[in-house]
Amino acid sequence: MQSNYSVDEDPLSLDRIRSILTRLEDTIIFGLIERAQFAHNPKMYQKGAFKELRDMGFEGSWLEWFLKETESFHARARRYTSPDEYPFTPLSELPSPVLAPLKFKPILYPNNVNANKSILAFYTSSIVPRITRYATLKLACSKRAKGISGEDEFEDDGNYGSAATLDVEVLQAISKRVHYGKFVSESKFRSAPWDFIPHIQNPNPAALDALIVKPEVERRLLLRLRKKALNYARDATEADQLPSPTSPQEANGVNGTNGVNGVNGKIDVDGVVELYENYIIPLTKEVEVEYLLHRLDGLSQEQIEELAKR
Ligand SMILES: C=C(O[C@@H]1C=C(C(=O)O)C=C[C@H]1O)C(=O)O
Repeated sequence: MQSNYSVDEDPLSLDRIRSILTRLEDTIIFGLIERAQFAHNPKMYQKGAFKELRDMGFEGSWLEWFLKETESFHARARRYTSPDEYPFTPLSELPSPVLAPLKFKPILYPNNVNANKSILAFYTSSIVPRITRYATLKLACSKRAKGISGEDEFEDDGNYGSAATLDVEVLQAISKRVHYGKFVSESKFRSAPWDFIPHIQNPNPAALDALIVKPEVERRLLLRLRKKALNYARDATEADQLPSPTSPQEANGVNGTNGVNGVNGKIDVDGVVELYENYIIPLTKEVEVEYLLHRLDGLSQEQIEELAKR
């Protein structure tokens, strides 16, 4: 996917930015479908749970170790040098690139807005358990059938490497999506700086939020997301064999469910929609507001007045 730092057309066109957000929906949905094939494996997200990592001097979780190792290689390959990519590992812990840094034209105003800690927290505590619920329950059934009962029944299929690989892909896509809120804010600011400046000079997050929120855009997004999740979760062949829905409930997913990993569903459709409604969209708007609150940092009164005239 093109970075906003490598395009010919206007990088701050709101339509173009929204088309990137729309494409990231596909990346996130397909990543969640793949992760949902494995059990929850909660041990992966518990700090210090692996003796092997502690013996190497790493006290974090399996996923945090996986992120650090992955992002270290990516950093050496010159990722995270453009201001629209944010590693989960602190930049100070990542190695320098082996290539000379690329020169990026300044688009965003210099800022330190970073929501990755919140993204990692909600993804591991709320999203992973929900989207892997079907695989986890299926695993427990198969373990009981083999005479395994009690704590060993649940939640762990041992696929820590495969599951973490998919977690990293989804986390990077969610991070990119949430932090694209900065481009949205810069675009909206430049189109009407006089609307925003008073609420930045006298910090008023609620007023800035009211300026950036577009309820109709959000409503259409959630409808589109549900359709995508329902369709992407069905195998094309199975979809061909599906009888035509006889009720709105059935049309909504397998057996009147929401496509929760039913015979033809591979993902909790409601879970995908709620991921956006409860986490991704609110966090994106928080990034937008936080970015705007610092949009005038370091500017003189004359520079601000000049901005207001545009
Ligand atoms: C991203 C935008 O800003 C806000 C955040 C949105 C989102 O996170 O999907 C959608 C509309 C706005 O409320 C936008 O205007 O496109």
